[in-house]
Amino acid sequence: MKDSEGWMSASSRCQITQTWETFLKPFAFQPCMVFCPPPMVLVHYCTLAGGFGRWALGYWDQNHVHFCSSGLSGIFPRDCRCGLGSLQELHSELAFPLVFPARMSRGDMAKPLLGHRSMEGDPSTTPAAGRTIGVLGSGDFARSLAIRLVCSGFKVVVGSRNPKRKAGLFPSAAEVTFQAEAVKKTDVIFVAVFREHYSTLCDLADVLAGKILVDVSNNTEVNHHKESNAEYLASLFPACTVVKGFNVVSAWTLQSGARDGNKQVLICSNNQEAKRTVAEIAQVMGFTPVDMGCMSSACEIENIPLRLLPAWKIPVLLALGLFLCFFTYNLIRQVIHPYIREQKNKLYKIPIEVVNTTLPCVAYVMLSLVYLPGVLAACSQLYYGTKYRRFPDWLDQWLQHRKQIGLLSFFCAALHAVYSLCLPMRRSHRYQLIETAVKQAMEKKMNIWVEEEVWRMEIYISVGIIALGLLSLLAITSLPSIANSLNWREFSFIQSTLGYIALVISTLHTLTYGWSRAFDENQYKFYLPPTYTLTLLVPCTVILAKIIFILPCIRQRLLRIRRGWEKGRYVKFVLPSATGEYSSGETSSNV
Ligand SMILES: NC(=O)C1=CN([C@@H]2O[C@H](COP(=O)(O)OP(=O)(O)OC[C@H]3O[C@@H](n4cnc5c(N)ncnc54)[C@H](OP(=O)(O)O)[C@@H]3O)[C@@H](O)[C@H]2O)C=CC1
Ligand SMILES: [Fe+3]
Repeated sequence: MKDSEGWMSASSRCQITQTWETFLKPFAFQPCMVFCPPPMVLVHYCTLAGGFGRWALGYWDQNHVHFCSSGLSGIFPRDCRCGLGSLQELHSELAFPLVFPARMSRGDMAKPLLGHRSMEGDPSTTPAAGRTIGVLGSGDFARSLAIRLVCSGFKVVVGSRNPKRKAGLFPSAAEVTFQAEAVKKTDVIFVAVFREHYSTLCDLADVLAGKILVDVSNNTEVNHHKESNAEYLASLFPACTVVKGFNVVSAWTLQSGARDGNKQVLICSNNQEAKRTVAEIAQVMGFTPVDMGCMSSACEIENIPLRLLPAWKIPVLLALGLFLCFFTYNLIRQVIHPYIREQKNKLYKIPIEVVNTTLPCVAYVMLSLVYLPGVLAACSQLYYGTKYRRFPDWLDQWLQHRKQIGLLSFFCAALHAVYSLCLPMRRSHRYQLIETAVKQAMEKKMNIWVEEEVWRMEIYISVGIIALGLLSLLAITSLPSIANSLNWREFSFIQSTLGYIALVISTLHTLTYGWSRAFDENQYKFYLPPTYTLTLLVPCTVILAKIIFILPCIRQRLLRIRRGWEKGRYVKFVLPSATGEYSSGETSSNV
């Protein structure tokens, strides 16, 4: 498996990537790095939520990985089939079976063997520049591709079924000819034809033999076909090397240039050399090629342009659900109750007042839901006394969606602020003001100043503004471009510490709004308590839990767990003996 210069040949690596990806997929893990000083292996993987990731330690017998920690058996099958890469520097560190990765310094970290690597280099020095590129098809994509290729200094030859009719559509520098003619003139051919028409290209199989075919096609539905378009193309032309790529860029992006569009081009193939050639072409065109591994990734790449904000689905549904619940509750209290009890028509309240009492409830509860999964995760770690136990799927999912939940909370809070500013603009508000003034004049009331009410309102608005300011800060720092400019400590300070402060200030805002209404029995409409008392439930629980976690005894234990300490448990491991057989043993890992 090893080659002369590295630890593994390209094809072995490719197979391994494939095996690992297939193996880890059902667990919803993203393989991140795999180190392997044989026979020891150290696997670092992280959940899709990101974070620091988790480690697994095991032995490799060329075919199988035997994991040492019994705690990991829930995560990995004990005898999972895979081969791994290696990292020589770690070899000495791992001579003893139970060396924990926490001891590693940053310098020990190798370049990830797995994961999505950028393939950037210097475009001007790549051998791709200036070569002839073929394009099969003369549609929108083919035309945009030809324009960009010509602009990037390539010679372009377009293969069409009807070159005479199509020639006028292409730049004059591009040659438009019959498909077979075009294919003969180049080694790299972009197949800008729909999958349904691939079979019509079979007549060209002989001239295409030995050439690189770039499959740029997309589907109309996610996982539309059993095999990806690229795999299908490869099956039709076994004598060609197929590379999947460029499908994530639109014809428009190609025409307008990489600067105005999505710069990344995701590439995969079973042939490293062909992949490199296509990556170089992408680079010369001004795109950033991203190596997505073997052909087995083609399906995933083809699904990417079809996804519609996948990470937002659950948070948006959650926000809508909460909005609906609170809206109905407020509607009953503010509109239905006065109608039934006093025959008063308060329907005018629905578009602004009811919405404006609903929005802060959603914003506030959503903000607490950003921090609740962290609290639950900490509780789980404290209960089981380890961080090496996988969280339940729902908690993992929840942790992954915190950013979107937080942004939706900010969105609702911002809307609440705008609605509140607009309240005095309403005609109903003006009538009410005049009505009150007339009433007071008739009752000959001169002093209407209520000190308590004045203070309540001042504090309420002030903390509301501060809370909105902090939420804006949290939202801005969650943008990738800003988040990337922060180091881990800064990011965690803003997102965690300032986030909790925002939650506390929002709680003050809610409490000053409610004031003593919870103790006023007139506020209980149909025995329903004021809405704000309901919204306080989850946020106060989260704040209380956070206070408990700050207590020194709990905090110390949590810190130790997060540094790899585990509650006294026996760890099973398997050692290879000199004869190549395995001997097993048990040891206490109360590290
Ligand atoms: N448009 C876009 O923004 C993007 C398109 N793609 C992919 O690029 C490919 C081409 O898309 P697009 O250019 O928009 O499609 P078009 O319909 O505009 O072009 C398809 C071309 O396929 C050629 N073709 C070859 N054989 C056949 C056949 N038997 N029947 C019909 N046409 C045939 C035709 O050229 P001729 O008549 O000269 O032979 C035709 O112009 C698709 O696979 C698509 O998924 C990927 C990303 C973005
Ligand atoms: Fe408010």
